[in-house]
Amino acid sequence: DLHHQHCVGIIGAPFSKGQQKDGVQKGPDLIRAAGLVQKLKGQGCVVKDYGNLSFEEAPNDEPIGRLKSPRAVGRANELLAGAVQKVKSDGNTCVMLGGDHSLAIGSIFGHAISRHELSVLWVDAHADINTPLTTPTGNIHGQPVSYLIHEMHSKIPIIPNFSWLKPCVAAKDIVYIGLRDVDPEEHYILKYLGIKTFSMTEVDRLGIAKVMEQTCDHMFSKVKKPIHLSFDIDALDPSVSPATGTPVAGGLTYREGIYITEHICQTGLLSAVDMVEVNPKQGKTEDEIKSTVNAAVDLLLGCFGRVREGSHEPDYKIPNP
Ligand SMILES: N[C@@H](CSCCS(N)(=O)=O)C(=O)O
Ligand SMILES: [Mn+2]
Ligand SMILES: [Mn+2]
Repeated sequence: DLHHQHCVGIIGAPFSKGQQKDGVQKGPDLIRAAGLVQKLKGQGCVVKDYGNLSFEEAPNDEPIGRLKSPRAVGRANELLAGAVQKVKSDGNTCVMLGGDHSLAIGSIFGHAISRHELSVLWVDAHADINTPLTTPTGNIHGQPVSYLIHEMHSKIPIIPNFSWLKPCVAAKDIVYIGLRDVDPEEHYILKYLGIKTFSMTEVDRLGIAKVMEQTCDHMFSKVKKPIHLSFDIDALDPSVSPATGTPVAGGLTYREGIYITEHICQTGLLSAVDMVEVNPKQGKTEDEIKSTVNAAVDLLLGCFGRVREGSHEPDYKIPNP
């Protein structure tokens, strides 16, 4: 019955201007080509593919201070926010396929419009919480979280094509897992705001089961809110997902990544998931690209009910001769 099946809406966001490395815009179609839709349907999901957004060029998109491609990033996220709202209004759990992590700005904003209070689980080697004034690179894929949280509003300057955006998440409603490459300024911001973080040190110390238990305790400490999972494929160890723009040694194992998505699935609260930063041009071999794309697919299958112990139809009977 439809009421207990996962209803999934997929949006492709082939966008790369939040960073400098070409290729990440190919992520959506690579993940589809690896069979995401068919595999989700094969595990009983009802799936609607809304296709890829098309992002026009932003003319004369000169840097503003250090910020690179600000107008393109602002416009792309405005479009994405509207598309996510539509998927949510159709009653689906939203799957946003990136594209670089600056797309979380539009994905989370669009989600927050339709589901007022959200918990955000940010799985990433990086904190992505630089502001336009702290960023060491000017790449907006290293900044999305600072644009989204209420407590950082006064630290974000007015940026062309971002006038549609308002902060929509409270610092207490964000949890990080996988951190291992955090800038000093970001570290200060995380501590100053008291944001809950499980760096790779905590993953090693506690083990992933305890990390997920404490993550859920934190997210559900007050009211249970819909969960937005923003999964940067570079959270996984480069031995698993090398085809990404900013790989960092000492990441999550494939098993830890799958455990995270299995656990989030069983809360029944997953409302949107981003799968970002898959970049085929950063893979040295075809196998590196395949390993990265297959991990992204398997993580998403874990979000929507696949469990490693296996499963069977409720009415299955062993055939008689
Ligand atoms: N902290 C650095 C690197 S951020 C890496 C962005 S991502 N989305 O995690 O790959 C910066 O701000 O540019
Ligand atoms: Mn990252
Ligand atoms: Mn990221």
